Amino acid sequence: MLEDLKQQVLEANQALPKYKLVTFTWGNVSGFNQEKQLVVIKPSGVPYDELTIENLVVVDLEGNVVEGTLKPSSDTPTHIVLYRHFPNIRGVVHTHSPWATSWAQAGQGIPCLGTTQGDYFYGKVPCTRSMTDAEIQKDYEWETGNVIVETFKKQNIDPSTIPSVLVHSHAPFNWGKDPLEAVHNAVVLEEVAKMAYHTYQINRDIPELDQALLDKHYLRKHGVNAYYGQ
Ligand SMILES: O=C(CO)[C@@H](O)[C@H](O)COP(=O)(O)O
Repeated sequence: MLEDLKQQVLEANQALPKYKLVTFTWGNVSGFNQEKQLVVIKPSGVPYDELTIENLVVVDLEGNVVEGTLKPSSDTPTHIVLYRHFPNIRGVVHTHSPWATSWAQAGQGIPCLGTTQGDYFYGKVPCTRSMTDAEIQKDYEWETGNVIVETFKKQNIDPSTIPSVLVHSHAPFNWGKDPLEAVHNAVVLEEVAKMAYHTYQINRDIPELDQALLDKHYLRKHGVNAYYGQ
């Protein structure tokens, strides 16, 4: 059951150290099967080089383990909330990649200061509000997902145009049409987080990208008349 998705999730998790998005096991990738309403995710605390198809965990949208003998990632509820609320996403990745995590710890979204970010994110990557003590103490990982969804709703952001978020004081979550695209977006987020930091070091007064330039770069790749690539 779900063999293709399991293979994608395995490869996506194994890509995290390859792209230097994680230290130790500070990250996790899942994939979602819409038809079966099931999530495949890495087991909690298992090093990436010990992951196998067999030790991945399958959960339903209530978080119940339906396949696997190990405990699922500790962040599984957050992944589930995103699958429940963000339509058409089929892959979610959470890392503690250092540059994006630094912006999250500072409680600041990543401003769109250049076309590199504009090619992938249709503007600023938002940061959530900090969580309340009540949210932290009860159902923390579920509430982490809820504060992400709340952020996109309150700021009227379409999650398909900005497939990333910074969780205040914590770290980024990214998503995509499949697990590998989610990881691709996580790599780009880490790069633009580093670029934005250095841009502000050079010129703190630089405004965000001009709308016309943002439209050109984002829509030439993602718009209805996209022409980027083959
Ligand atoms: O956010 C965190 C820790 O703060 C997690 O990303 C862990 O670092 C990875 O947890 P598992 O997926 O191994 O349970």
